[in-house]
Amino acid sequence: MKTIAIIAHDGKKPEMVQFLNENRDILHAKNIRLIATGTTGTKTEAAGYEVEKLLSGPLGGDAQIAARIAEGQVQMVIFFRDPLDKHPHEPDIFMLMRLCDVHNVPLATNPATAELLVRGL
Ligand SMILES: O=C(CO)COP(=O)(O)O
Repeated sequence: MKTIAIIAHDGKKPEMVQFLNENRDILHAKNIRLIATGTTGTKTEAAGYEVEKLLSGPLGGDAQIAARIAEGQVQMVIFFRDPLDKHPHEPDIFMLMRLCDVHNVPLATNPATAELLVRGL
C-alpha cells in the first residue's frame, strides 16, 4: 500500500480540499493511505477521508513527515505551499522538500502537478 503525505498552507487549503474531492475515485481505487499535517488532516477528514494526522506544520508536522520520508515510509508528497505568505517554520519546509530530493520521492507543490502524479499511480 502506498502512502501519500498531504500538506497545505492556510491559503491553499481550499485548493487541497477541491483536489481531494476531484481525485476521490482514484485515491480509493489505488488503496492509498494518507498522512497529513494537523490542520490539513482535519480538513481531509471533513472531506470524508481516513487520514493519519500528525502535528500542525508550525509545531513540527512538516518535520514529522520529513522523518517518515527519510525512513522510506512515504511514496509521494502533495504539498500545496503558499508562495505569497511567510511561514515561521520555513526551515522545516525546506527540510521536507530537500529530503524528497535526497530520497527521490515525487513532490507536487501545486494542483496541476499533483493531478499528473496521481494519474501515474
Ligand atoms: O504549515 C503547514 C505546512 O508547512 C501545514 O500545517 P497544517 O496542516 O497544520 O496547517
